[in-house]
Amino acid sequence: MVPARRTVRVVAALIPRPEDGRQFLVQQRLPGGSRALLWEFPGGKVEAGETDAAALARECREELDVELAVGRRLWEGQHSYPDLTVELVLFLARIVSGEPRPLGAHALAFHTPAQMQSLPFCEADIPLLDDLVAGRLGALD
Ligand SMILES: Nc1nc2c([nH]c(=O)n2[C@H]2C[C@H](O)[C@@H](COP(=O)(O)OP(=O)(O)OP(=O)(O)O)O2)c(=O)[nH]1
Repeated sequence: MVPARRTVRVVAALIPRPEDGRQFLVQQRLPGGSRALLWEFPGGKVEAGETDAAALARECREELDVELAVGRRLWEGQHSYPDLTVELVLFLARIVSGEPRPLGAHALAFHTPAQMQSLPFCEADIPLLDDLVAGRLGALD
């Protein structure tokens, strides 16, 4: 029998660069693990009993060493990888304290949505990037 694929809810943050709101923070995944070296938005899996906002704040504290203010939900979609089905939810967020450090990532960078489209990004994010580039996510400040 083929084992059932696990489904996880993943929250991610769209964090505008304070001095240039056309750029947003993205991170490159570590080598060796799942989706190695692909780019993604900061965030991670929601744990049992946790709200989306609490999970996103926790992940960014652990992975970036920053405190976040989580804003409105911008986008939601589902994607099945061979090992995992991801329900991806993107929130607008801003950093209220700290400077982002790549504690859980290979690299961090600020990019415009168009620049992101030329990076090797996680597949679940491809329709999200299309909507972001096309301005379909509304006001982002
Ligand atoms: N944080 C984040 N994760 C994403 C995005 N797009 C996307 O497909 N993912 C995937 C990558 C991971 O498989 C999962 C997030 O889980 P995680 O951040 O806890 O990473 P992990 O390496 O511990 O997870 P795993 O896949 O090895 O189980 O969602 C995104 O934009 N941001």
